[in-house]
Amino acid sequence: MTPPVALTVAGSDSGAGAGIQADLKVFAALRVYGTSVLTAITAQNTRAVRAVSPVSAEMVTEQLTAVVEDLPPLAVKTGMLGGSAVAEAVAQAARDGLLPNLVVDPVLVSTSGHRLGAADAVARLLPYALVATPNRAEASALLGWPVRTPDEMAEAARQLADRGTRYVVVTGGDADAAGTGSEPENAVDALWTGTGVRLLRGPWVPTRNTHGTGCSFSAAIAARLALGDEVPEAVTFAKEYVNRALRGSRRWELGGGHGPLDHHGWSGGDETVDLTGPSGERWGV
Ligand SMILES: Nc1ncnc2c1ncn2[C@@H]1O[C@H](COP(=O)(O)OP(=O)(O)OP(=O)(O)O)[C@@H](O)[C@H]1O
Ligand SMILES: Cc1ncc(CO)c(N)n1
Repeated sequence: MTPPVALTVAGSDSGAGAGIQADLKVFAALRVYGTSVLTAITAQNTRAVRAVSPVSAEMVTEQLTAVVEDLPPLAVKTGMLGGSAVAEAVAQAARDGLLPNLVVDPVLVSTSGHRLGAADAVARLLPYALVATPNRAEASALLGWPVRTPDEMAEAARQLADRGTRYVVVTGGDADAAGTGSEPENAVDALWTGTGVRLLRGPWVPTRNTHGTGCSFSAAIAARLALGDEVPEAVTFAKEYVNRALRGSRRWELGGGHGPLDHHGWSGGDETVDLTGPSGERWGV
């Protein structure tokens, strides 16, 4: 059967744990044909982002039109956009109706702490997003107040939806944001569904290998939307997928910093990776 197409508009991570490379791995793992528009090249590994070379807004538009004319996507995600000119080029494509089922991951800072985007640039895309997936730090930067507790995450999700995004998931992978100094029992995300907030809980995975969790989460949401899931199902699936990928690479020793995830379920042991359609089995989180 011909696979559905998904598109990622994001930056390249030479270490391949995040960015375009992570997104394409997630798409492949979830049996979606992945296409890609590069917004920037980063010289990056598990330890740090060493250099960033932006792609021009014109070249982003060229890539976008080349892809959508020939391989129209059923869902699209955006990651690192860099500056406002690229964000505006992507917003224009959204206004032109070229970016269906748009998932916006407002990438502002890498796991290693490097600045990759600006809140005002990302904010331009929010009115066109079906789903936005800020972490607590990104939600705080977009809203201008500190988002820490689950109650604050729920309120932040609701307030961000006022910017025009239908569904907002504020993710809680940045454990220290709550300032407790200890790792939580659960990784809690807050999903605004349009009518209320659902708190999504998954077991906290104690690991240093968290490079690209946010990219992988938003890519998995886009993949499941391309496969026909409704948003709440796609988000739940993505949370389970990332949780399993984190568990899989928990003890991997790749690089000296924050290592990548087990996108393909290689370390799944005897837990069979089930990647069938929307009605298929779910991984128990
Ligand atoms: N250690 C962990 N254990 C369990 N779940 C986690 C862990 N870290 C992140 N997650 C989950 O991963 C998903 C992505 O959220 P996260 O907050 O990590 O994104 P992010 O901070 O944008 O990632 P990135 O650092 O790549 O930008 C969420 O569902 C979150 O709950
Ligand atoms: C290119 C790129 N996009 C996103 C992230 C977020 O982790 C990263 N580290 N690098």
